[in-house]
Amino acid sequence: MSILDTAIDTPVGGPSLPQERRLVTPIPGPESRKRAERKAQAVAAGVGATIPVYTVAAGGGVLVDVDGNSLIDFGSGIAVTGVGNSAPRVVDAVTAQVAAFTHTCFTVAPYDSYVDVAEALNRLTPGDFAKRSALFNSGAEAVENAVKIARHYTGKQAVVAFDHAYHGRTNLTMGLTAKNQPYKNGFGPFAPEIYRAPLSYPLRDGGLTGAEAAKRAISMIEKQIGAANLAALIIEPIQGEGGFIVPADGFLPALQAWANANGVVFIADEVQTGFARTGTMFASEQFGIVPDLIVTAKGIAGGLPLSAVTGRAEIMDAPQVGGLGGTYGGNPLACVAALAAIETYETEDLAARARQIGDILFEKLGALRDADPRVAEVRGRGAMVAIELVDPTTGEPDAALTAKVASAAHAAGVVLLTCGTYGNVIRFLPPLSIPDHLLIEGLDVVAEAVAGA
Ligand SMILES: Cc1ncc(COP(=O)(O)O)c(CNCCCC(=O)O)c1O
Repeated sequence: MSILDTAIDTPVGGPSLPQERRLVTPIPGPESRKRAERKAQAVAAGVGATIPVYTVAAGGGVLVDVDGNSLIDFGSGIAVTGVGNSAPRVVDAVTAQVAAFTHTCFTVAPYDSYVDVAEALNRLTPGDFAKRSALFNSGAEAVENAVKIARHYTGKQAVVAFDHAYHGRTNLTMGLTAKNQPYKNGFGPFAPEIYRAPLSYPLRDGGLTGAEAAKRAISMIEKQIGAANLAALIIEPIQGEGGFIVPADGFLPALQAWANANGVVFIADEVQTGFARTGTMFASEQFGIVPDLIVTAKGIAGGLPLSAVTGRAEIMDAPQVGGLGGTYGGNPLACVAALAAIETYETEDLAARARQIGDILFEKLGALRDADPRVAEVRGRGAMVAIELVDPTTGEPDAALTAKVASAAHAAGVVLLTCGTYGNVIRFLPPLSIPDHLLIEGLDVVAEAVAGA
């Protein structure tokens, strides 16, 4: 069976879907289980599935599966569908574009929408200096290119990433990523000239101030690498896969100041934090940093694959003509989707909505923390919030508890994601289109799952 066989009776996605949690079968249901059997015979085993329900429609704050279940979405496809699944402006823009032309390769025959997206990124990203952008497909591809550009501009090779970092699954970005399982194990050797510095992790670094943590990182960099050899420093303002780690105040500005003073390109990886997710268009704005280069993806195009490097014109223009590109980078469907998504973020002030969602997340999860010592911390910004689960007697990470809670939430019809180097962080990434009643209902489900675990 293919999707075309079900297209006739497939519900229409978008915000018009009934905004309810509705379970008509166990999760996953029988139709999803059939598809999981087909998947096992057709798809490489390394391609996993957090919650193996097969989606037929999505919108607002729900996913609808092939069995007719409606699940509350706390994942947004890993922080992608900020504007909502099948957001109306995105659907209209892509529908029109797909009928006009689907692909020319921008570096063969260009088109307006790529330039329109670059102009929007240059306007929206932090920094009141001349900027340029280059568009790609995935976050990892954009990170790769940010490093390429920084190396070309500085003529230096070393790159520093941080403990608990995640930057992608390509060879270079695996080298920048910290966690071995499942991202790196067995896939080496990794690219040379990548170094790892200690992060500000307030819950686990003994309460260092931002300045103290930055001094520790800079000392390591200067002693083990040397600024004269260092092309770039790359960091997520709030670490995503590493556990939604919010650095202590002052950490990021101190790192940027050192980088700026030492001819090191400061790269902010905002693939997961970008596009209103944290309550401002970019998280950098909240931490007092203005990156030389900023990497964006995920929330940029409402679910279409698009990523970008945006930054200081003198840096971005350093590579030779033809040095940046790729077949699909900034393809027309993704570009018009991005323009529609950006219009939606701005017109509907979704950054403000993310802050409202954050208020509810912190209120409900804070009550959970106050009631249960296994919840060590509630942290994050806006609609990017997480709880870290520990053994209350030792403070050690409790990955088993985390897995139990997530599994119970899935069975109760809530799509919930975990993360963290130690596998002990539950993250909340609802679409910014989720209505309050569903957000609250989903949080109540999670609270029950924690209580019952
Ligand atoms: C900060 C940050 N930089 C880069 C990336 C990589 O973006 P791609 O679009 O997945 O390549 C991410 C992607 N994070 C989710 C990946 C999940 C998975 O692969 O199982 C990120 O969060």
